[in-house]
Amino acid sequence: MTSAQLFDQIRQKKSYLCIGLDTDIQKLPRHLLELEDPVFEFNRQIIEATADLCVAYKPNIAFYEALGPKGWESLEKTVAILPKNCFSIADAKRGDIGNTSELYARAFFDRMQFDSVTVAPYMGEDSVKPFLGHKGKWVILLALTSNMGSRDFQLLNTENSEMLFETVLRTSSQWGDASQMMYVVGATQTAYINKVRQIVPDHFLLVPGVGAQGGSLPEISKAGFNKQCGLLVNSSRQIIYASSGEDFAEKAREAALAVQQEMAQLLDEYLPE
Ligand SMILES: O=c1ccn([C@@H]2O[C@H](COP(=O)(O)O)[C@@H](O)[C@H]2O)c(=O)[nH]1
Repeated sequence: MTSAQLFDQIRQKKSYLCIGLDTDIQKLPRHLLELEDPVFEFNRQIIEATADLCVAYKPNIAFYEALGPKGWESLEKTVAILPKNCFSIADAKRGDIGNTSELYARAFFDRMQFDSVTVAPYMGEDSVKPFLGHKGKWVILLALTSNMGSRDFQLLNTENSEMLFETVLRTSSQWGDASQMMYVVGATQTAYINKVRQIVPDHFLLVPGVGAQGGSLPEISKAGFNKQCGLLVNSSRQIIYASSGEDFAEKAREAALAVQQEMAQLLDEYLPE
């Protein structure tokens, strides 16, 4: 999916919501546990109930890896049923020496057909470039994460008189352009969003941290929007665990609808057609 196609979906659905499929077997409704593949069935029902309200889905790979081969199978089946008009993100936070990164890229792009994968920038250009060599696929580089620990390194001042996350953005934006790179910027980092936009005005940002982590959707949207919207705001637990009962999919839809309606208002206000 290109950025123009993504923006088109955002316009059509009046939504820049990404639903996080952080499907934890320990949190699944009890009635699903007797099924052959409860993780897949949970995802299937969540996707069916929410596909018209969001433009992206983001399975966090940890939740599937933790289950071994069965988890990988549930993940592959889930990716296969994601609607074609939704952008898919493997939240895997990978990156290694070049030849190893290339294998990670093949795993997520060729074997599983994800549109994008999250990548850690710490090992530098040769660890990221192999992901960028896959035509039509996207790298989503961690820039300024939503957690408290982001202060430990990402906010450190560097010898260039800027913070490390700014150097990550400035340097990595030379490795590929806004047609193949996005950045992770936490919704809890509104204090720095202007700095982010000064360096990467045109890139899409994947924004986790609203909902369960307390980030503000209006604040991050006002400061983070660009001409093509430029934001994919993720919410996982708040939506997929809206109920732990048999009505889980219905309640997930209600939770997603509330976010989508807020997004529609923000789009009308700041990006009128
Ligand atoms: O900075 C980051 C990067 C990734 N995440 C991931 O996003 C979701 C957030 O889940 P919620 O339940 O909506 O809090 C989860 O998969 C994280 O691993 C992040 O939170 N922050």
